[in-house]
Amino acid sequence: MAKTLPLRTIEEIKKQRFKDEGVVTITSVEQSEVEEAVYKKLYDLSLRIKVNPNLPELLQESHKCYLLDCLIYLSSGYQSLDASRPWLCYWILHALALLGIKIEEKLKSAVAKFLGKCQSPDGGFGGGPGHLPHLAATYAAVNALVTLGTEEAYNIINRDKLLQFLWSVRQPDGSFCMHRDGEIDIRGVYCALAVASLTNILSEELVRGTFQWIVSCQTYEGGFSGCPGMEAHGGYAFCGLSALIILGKGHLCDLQALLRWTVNRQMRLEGGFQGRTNKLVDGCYSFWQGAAFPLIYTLLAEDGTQVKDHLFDERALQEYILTCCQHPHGGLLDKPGKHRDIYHTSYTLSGLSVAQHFMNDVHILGDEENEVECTHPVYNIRPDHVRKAMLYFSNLGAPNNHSNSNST
Ligand SMILES: CC(C)=CCC/C(C)=C/CC/C(C)=C/COP(=O)(O)OP(=O)(O)O
Ligand SMILES: [Zn+2]
Repeated sequence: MAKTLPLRTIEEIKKQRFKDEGVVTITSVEQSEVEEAVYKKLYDLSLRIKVNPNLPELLQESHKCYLLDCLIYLSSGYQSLDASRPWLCYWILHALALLGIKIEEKLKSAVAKFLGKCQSPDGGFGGGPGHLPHLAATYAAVNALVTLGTEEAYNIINRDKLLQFLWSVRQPDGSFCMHRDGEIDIRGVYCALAVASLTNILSEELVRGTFQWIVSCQTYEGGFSGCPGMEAHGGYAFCGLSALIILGKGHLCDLQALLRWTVNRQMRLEGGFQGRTNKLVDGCYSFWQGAAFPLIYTLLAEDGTQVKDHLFDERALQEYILTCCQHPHGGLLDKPGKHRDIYHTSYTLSGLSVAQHFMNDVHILGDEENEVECTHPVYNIRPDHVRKAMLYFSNLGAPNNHSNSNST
C-alpha cells in the first residue's frame, strides 16, 4: 500500500541549507534570510524613488485608521493579550499621539473609565477588570491615562493606594517584584519608578538600595539584563538606564560600555536594531535600543564629555522602519514577512520619533510630512503630556501613605 509522505519541516530545510552553505548555525541562516528580504525591500525602494522622489512615505492615514479601529474592536488574534488590556490602551493611544491624532472627548472618557475598572481596590492596576495588580499593567495604565491627559483620567489614579501597592512589591534589597509573590526583574524597578515619578509619590525610603540593584544588572557586554548575572537585552537596558535617570543616578553605570553595546546592536545592512547579540533585527527595538542614545548623550554632555552629534545612524533606522516595517494597509511590524500588531506599531513609531528628533535637531527621511511627534525617552509618552501630568500631580502634594510598616 502506498504511503503518503509528509512535507519536510522548515527546520529540516534550514538544517540542509546550513550544511550546504557551510555556515555555523541555524541562526546564521535566519540572519541571511532576513538580510535578503531587507535588501529586496531597499532595492525596490531605490527603483520606486526614481518615479516618486517623496518616498519612503510614512503611511500616516492608514496607521491612523488601523489604530482607531483597534481602539474600538480587536480581532481574535489578540486573545492572548486579554490579561494585558491596559497595555493595549497605552500602545494605541501613544501611537495616535505620536501621529498627532486628537481623540474625541467621549472616547477619552470611555477609555479612562475602562482603565478605572482595571484598578485594584488594593492599589495599582491589573491586566483587566478584577485582575490582581501587576507592575507592568500599572505602568501601562498610568502611561495611558497620562497620554489621555484629562482631569478625569488623572483622577482615576488612587495615589495613596498606588503607593501602598508599590510598597507591597518592594523587596528589601531595593528591587521590585512584578506582582505579589511574582518574579523580580528590572522591568519591575522601571515600572515602579516611572509611575511613582509621574504621579509624585516617589520617596527616598521607597527606593533605598534600588540604584545599587540596577547597577548590578549591567553585564560584561555593557547592556543590562533582567536580573544580576543574566544576558543583556535592549528591553532591559532601556529599563535599567531610564530607572537610573529617574533616580538621578544615570552616571553611576558604565556609560561608555553601555554606549558601545547599544551602538553595536544596530544592524549593518538592515539599519534597524537587534535586542541582543547574534539575534535578528526587530522594529520594536528601534525604541528600546534607540531611546538610549538621547539619554546617554545628555548624561555624557552633563559630565563634560565630548560627544559626537551622531551616536547612531538615524537615517538607516528611519530607512528600515519606513521601508521594512510598514503594513500597506496600516500598522507596523517587526520585520518583512511578519504580521502587523499594535505593540510593534507603537514601539516602531516611538523609535521613528527618536531617530527623527535627536538632540533638538530634526532629521526626517523622505518628505517632511513623515515627521511624527517627539516622545520622552524615559517614559515613552509625549513630553508635553509628561509635563502636564507632573504639574497636575505636583499641585496635589505628597500622598497620605508614605511607607509600609510591613516592608523593610
Ligand atoms: C517596561 C517593560 C515592561 C519593558 C519590557 C522590555 C522588554 C521588551 C523586554 C524583553 C525581554 C526579552 C528577554 C525578550 C526576548 O524575546 P525574544 O527572544 O523573543 O526576542 P529576541 O530574539 O529579539 O531577543
Ligand atoms: Zn518586536
